[in-house]
Amino acid sequence: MTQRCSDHDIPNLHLVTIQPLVHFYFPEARRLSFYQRFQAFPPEIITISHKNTTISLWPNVKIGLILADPAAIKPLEDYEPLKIFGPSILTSEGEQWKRYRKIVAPAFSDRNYKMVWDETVRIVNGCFDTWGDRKVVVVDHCLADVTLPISLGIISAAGFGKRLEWDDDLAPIPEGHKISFKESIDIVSSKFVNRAAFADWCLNLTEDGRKIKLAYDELAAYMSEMVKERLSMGKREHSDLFSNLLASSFSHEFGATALTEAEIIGNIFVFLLAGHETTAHTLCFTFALLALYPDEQEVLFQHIKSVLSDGRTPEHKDIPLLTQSMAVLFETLRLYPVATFILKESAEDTTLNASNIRGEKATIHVPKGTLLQISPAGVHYNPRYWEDPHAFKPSRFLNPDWPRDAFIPFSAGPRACIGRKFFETEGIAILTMIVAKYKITVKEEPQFAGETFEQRKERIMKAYAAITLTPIRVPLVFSRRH
Ligand code: HEM
Repeated sequence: MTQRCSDHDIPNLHLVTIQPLVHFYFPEARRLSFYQRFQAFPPEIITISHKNTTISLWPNVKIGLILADPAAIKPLEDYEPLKIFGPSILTSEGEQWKRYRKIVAPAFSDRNYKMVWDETVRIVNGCFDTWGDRKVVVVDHCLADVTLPISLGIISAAGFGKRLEWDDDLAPIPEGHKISFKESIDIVSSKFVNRAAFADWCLNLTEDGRKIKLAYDELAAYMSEMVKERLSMGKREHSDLFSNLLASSFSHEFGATALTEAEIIGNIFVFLLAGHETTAHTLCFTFALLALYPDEQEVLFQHIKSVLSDGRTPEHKDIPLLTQSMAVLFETLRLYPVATFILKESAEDTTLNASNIRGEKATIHVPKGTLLQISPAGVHYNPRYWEDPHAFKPSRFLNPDWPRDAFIPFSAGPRACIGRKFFETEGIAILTMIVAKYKITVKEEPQFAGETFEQRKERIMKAYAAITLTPIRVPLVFSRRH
């Protein structure tokens, strides 16, 4: 499969931005929030360079064309760090990608989404159980304390049949391991950049580095055990993602195309990572926005109440009715698309016709091999498509004519996110259950007394770009509604 960049108009090219590179080279930009960086550094087309001739201050960082159209192939060498456990659907192209996609696709079926929903309800109820009868639950960081444990629990159970308990951290560490599965995956996802940037000998120099290396080794061991355990059970009628990956190594149907152990582990890793981090970060931004905008939270609560009029737990079949929950999630993803950049590479010499912010037409020659970075935020903040683009207005997604082509948090085209519906299913269940039961506010802290709304928003929504856009500290209060 090759997606091509051909001669065509890219109407939203004028809102592309140099944000991540600015972030990288100028540390002061880190103090600005994600959306502020868009305002502080005027969007423009910056550099177009053939990747073989680019001179960069930092190895492996190539300055290329940043644009807002997902039509191109992937620059595979830029995905190399994600191959640390083996090749996968995310890091491949062409026939290899088709093979992986065919093997995992059946796991993304309606039958499994019902299972995702049921596991989500079970895990959120587990969270409520630990909160117990407390009228008020205060968390120092919604990501670490609420949304990460929930989303990791869901991908482990629904994706891999491995049930984690809410207080898994407290359980004894399994024999032969030094840290828990949960801790290993937490470190692997948060320290991914450090692992990719430094060689083993370098990591071994510091305690932090050794911990990172240990987490990678431990995760590899856990994944290998998961595979061996399942293989020893023989072929069973499981329908989770994991079973689909493993079935390929049992089945004659796959023959020479069966996955090797490295491919199975590589794919498990990508699904574990892609399947929980994006969800956790997005939900953390969602709760933060609802705390900052109580009127929008009230609209959502009243809507949930109207759908679940008898106060019952939402069910999978309620999804089409929970339109306001979906609108809140989409509006969060529009403002805070966690995949900050989607990397592509031009498949051939081509020309793009675009206009800059002043509306001036420009013709850009794009040589084959040019690195292209698609900026979802570049499209999502474009006033040409979104009225009042910086405002948090979930209701815009209730308009049946909302501009679907200008909403690309999941990328677009054949390489779009395969887990989108998985996320929508778990996201709606988590959001609906929590808002139905708890009112969410920002934790009041004396050191921030007297801050303006804008300062508070800036503080709460502050994020940095790691594998995905990561909220830094979101201190919230969950107060029981009744
Ligand atoms: C808020 C939630 C999510 C967002 C914003 C998101 C976003 C994305 C984006 C932008 C891509 C394209 C990446 C690229 O081209 O480099 C992608 C691919 C992918 N996502 Fe997601 N994702 C989400 C949730 C999930 C979940 C829950 C899963 C798994 C259960 C998942 C699994 C994948 C996989 C396997 C790919 C690679 C697909 C392929 O190349 O064919 N994602 N996602």
